[in-house]
Order: sequence, then C-alpha cells, then structure tokens
Amino acid sequence: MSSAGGDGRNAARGGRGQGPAPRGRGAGGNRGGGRGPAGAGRPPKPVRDEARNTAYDLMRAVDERDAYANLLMPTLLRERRLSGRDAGLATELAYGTLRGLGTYDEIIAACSDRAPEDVDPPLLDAIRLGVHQLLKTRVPPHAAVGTTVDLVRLRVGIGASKYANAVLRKVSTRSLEQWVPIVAPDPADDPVGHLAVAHSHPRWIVEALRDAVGGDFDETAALLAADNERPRVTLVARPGRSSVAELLDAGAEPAGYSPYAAYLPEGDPGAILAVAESRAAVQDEASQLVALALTRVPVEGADSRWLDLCAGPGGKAGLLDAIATHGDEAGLAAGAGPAAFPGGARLLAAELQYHRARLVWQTTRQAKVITANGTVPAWRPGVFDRVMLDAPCTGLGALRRRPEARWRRDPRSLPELGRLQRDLLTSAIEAVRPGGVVGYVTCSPHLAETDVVVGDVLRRRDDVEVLDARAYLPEVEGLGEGPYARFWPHRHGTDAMFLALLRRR
Ligand SMILES: C[S@@+](CC[C@H](N)C(=O)[O-])C[C@H]1O[C@@H](n2cnc3c(N)ncnc32)[C@H](O)[C@@H]1O
Repeated sequence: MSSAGGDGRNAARGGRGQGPAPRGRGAGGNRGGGRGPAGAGRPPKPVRDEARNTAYDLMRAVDERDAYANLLMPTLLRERRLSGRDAGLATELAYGTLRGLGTYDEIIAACSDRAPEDVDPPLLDAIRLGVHQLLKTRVPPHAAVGTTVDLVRLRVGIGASKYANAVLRKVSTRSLEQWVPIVAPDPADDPVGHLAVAHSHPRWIVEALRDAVGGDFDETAALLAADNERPRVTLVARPGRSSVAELLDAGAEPAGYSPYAAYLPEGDPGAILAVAESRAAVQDEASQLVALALTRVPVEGADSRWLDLCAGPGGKAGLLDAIATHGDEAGLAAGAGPAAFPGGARLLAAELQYHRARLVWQTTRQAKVITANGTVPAWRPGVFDRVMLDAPCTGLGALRRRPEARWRRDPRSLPELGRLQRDLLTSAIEAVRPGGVVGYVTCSPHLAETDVVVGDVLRRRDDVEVLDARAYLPEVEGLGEGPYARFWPHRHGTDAMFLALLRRR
C-alpha cells in the first residue's frame, strides 16, 4: 500500500526538503517516558503495550495482506480480550493513523534523511503510529515517543528503534498546524496538492471531490476534513419490525433526518435486541433516505412489484422489504397522503455474488432473494413498479468508514465501473413498467459515476423523465441544485450519496 497514492504522492511532496533532517538527531538520546537517560547503562526493558501492539498488527495486516481494517479490528480486539478504553485506544490509533498517513509521511520525510518509501514497511508503520499520537491525540509527547520506541524494539529491532526515536523527536518539535505549511505545497501554486497533504487524501480523490462539489476549494477542504472524522453510528428501525422508540429505549438518541433512524452514541449495536434480531440494523441515514425517497414517488395503478437490482449485503433491501410489506409507517402516521406507501408490495432482491445474496436473505423477511447478474435479467421486461439500483461504485462517499480505502481505490477502475453502471442502469429502466420509477444510487459523488452515467444512458432514450429527487426528501436541506439529490458528510453528517429518480414514460 502506498501512502499519498500514485500521481498524488510526488506532486504532494512539495514540502519535502524544506525541513533539514540531520542524520541521527536524537539517536541514542533520551527515549523519553521519564525512564532515565539512555546510554547510562543498559536501556530499560521495553514495555509491551497491548493496545498499541494491536493497532500496529492491524496496520501490518492492511499492508501485507490487504486486510480490511474495519473487518479485522473487531476480531483482533476479541482475540486479545481488549475492551473499553484499551479497545477504543487501539481502534483510534490504527484508524487515525491509516487515515492520516498521507500527511504523516510528508512530515516523516521532512524529519529523516530517508524517504518513507525507503524505510522498511514495519518500521514505517510503527513511526506513523507514533506521529499520529504526537500530532493528533492527547497522548503526552514523552509517552508517544517512548511507547513507539518500545514497540519498535520489540517488533522490529533495537537498531531501528534509534532511528524511530530520532525521527519522532524531530516530529515532536512542532504541532500538526505548524507542520502542514512546511510540508504541503503552497496553496497558491498547487491548491489540490496542498489539500492532498493537509487532509491526507490521494490527489486524484481531491480532484474528483473538488469537481463533485462544483469546484469550490473551501467546500472541498470541509469535505476532506469530514472524511477524516469517525462517522457516528446510525441505526435504522425497520417499519413493522421495530420502532425508533424501541431504539431510544435501548440507549440510542433521536436522529436528524430519517424517520426510521436513531444515533447510537456509544456501545455495541449488536447488543441491542432489535439489531441482533435483524428488526433493526446499522445503516447510514443517507442510505435510509434514498430508499425511502424511492417509495415516496407516487405511481399510478398497481404498485406491488419492487426490484432491488444490486441488493448485497442488504442494507437498502432490508428497509425496502419492510416498507413494501408494512408500508411507510412514519409517513402514514404523519398523514403524508399518497407520498406514504401503504404496504402490500413484494420485493425481489437480486445480487451477483452468492455469499452477498445470502446476507440479503438473512436481513430481509418477505423478499424473494436471488443470485443473478442484473445485466442479464432473470425477469421479464417492464414488470416492476419500482426499481432500486444501488450501483457498484468506487465508494468515494464512504471513505470515513474504511480508513485505508482512500489508498486502495484506483482511478483506473473507473472506466470498467462506468460500463457496468451504464449497463445496470439500462437494465433497471428496462425492468420498470411505464409509469414506474427507478432510483439510481451511488455511495460515490464522483461525476463519472453519477451525472455522467445518468446523462449518457438517458441521451440514448426518449422514454425516461428525470424527477426532482429533492422533492421527495423535504426533511433534508442542502441536497444541491437538483434534479438529483446529493448527501454530503460535511453538510449532513452522512456518507456522500447520490440519488437520481427516473420515471419511465
Ligand atoms: C453498492 S453495493 C449495494 C449495496 C446494497 N444496496 C446495500 O444497501 O446494502 C453493489 C452490489 O452490487 C453487486 N453487483 C455487482 N455487479 C452486479 C451485477 N452485474 N448484478 C447484480 N449485482 C451486482 C455487488 O456484488 C454489490 O453487492
């Protein structure tokens, strides 16, 4: 895994060289931590810190095995019996370091005579953990340096610990706010490169997000900063199966937008009975609302056959299945008239991958779930009243959730994804009957996956009307200029999500 990623990295390295990195400065000096001067006899035995070791192991697994941090971390914590503060510390250190390493590598480069790519990856990961603690946490500097040096001695080697000590001591001489102007390109010369280093994102993602927000650099900066924040845990109470009141009783707090959402400030969602029984689930509020918006569009005539074309792992299918069966209970209770679906429909949930189709089956109750390729329909054309297409995409709107994802995504995947998105959207339109409605959703704001896909597909057809998606989300402001609806982390506290609502004529 590289840090500032491909084209972004070198261009973002404008600051390199501005900070001299005298060889060995601090090497062999006091390791910090109040453990007495090194050199006065043998250094004290290194202390094994379980939280930091776990954070380090996670980072190594991400680098060596392409592990997904958010999937592996719960397993590591369980295996090592870490809970409470230790679990929180291990998670914060690992996730924060993975998110921030684009910035941290530039600072390490300024504090060393070796480029980060020339440092052994295990040593580099340990130093990154130390830099994160120094610059982004309240861990006292002596503890950040001391525990990192101990970690390196235990896991990498004594010689390497001297180098780590020297680098970290130099890093500790400035705050993050002081380092950024030194290591990042001047925003006047290279605004994208500046944001890439200051907010630790690959350059191509900064460019894509800047284009998606309309070119405004201040808003791009706000979006990038929001990407670096830990997302809150949002729950969905599936209508007819659970209720927001039940979630509030279990310790959740009222949510801002979705009538089916509640925020969980702390604790394990799986410990909530409704979640354990799949009557409720963890689901981002934007995910809930795009599904809800699709059900709110009035359609004339029969409204009993719904399709989710790319359903795995089943977040939206879980909500759609509940609304199809029991109706939009919140909308009905609020007297929303024809905008509130009364119930009585059946969802067909299709998913290409068998193991993901199984997850959809586990999370739904009434839906029929099939393993199928949405581009090769297993159904007759024009039979569905509503079709959800939550298309496979780069996931650039959900970077907050997967700390390492920004360094793994590759812009070269865009053309192939774009072809698939166009084929699936064409298939979704073919599947819906005249008068029925298609929701095209991506958890990416990238224009190549959103406006351009919809525009390209519709240019070749004269049987589709674009609806103003914002009209079906009256509870949410700031969804953009329309006709599409765009959710943003920095505006709504949700993932960045795109919704186009299309009616077939
Ligand atoms: C963005 S995810 C859908 C997320 C889902 N709607 C949810 O809310 O949990 C896209 C899904 O499309 C599936 N997929 C990819 N190509 C497909 C195809 N040709 N036909 C059907 N599903 C496909 C992927 O396996 C993936 O599970």
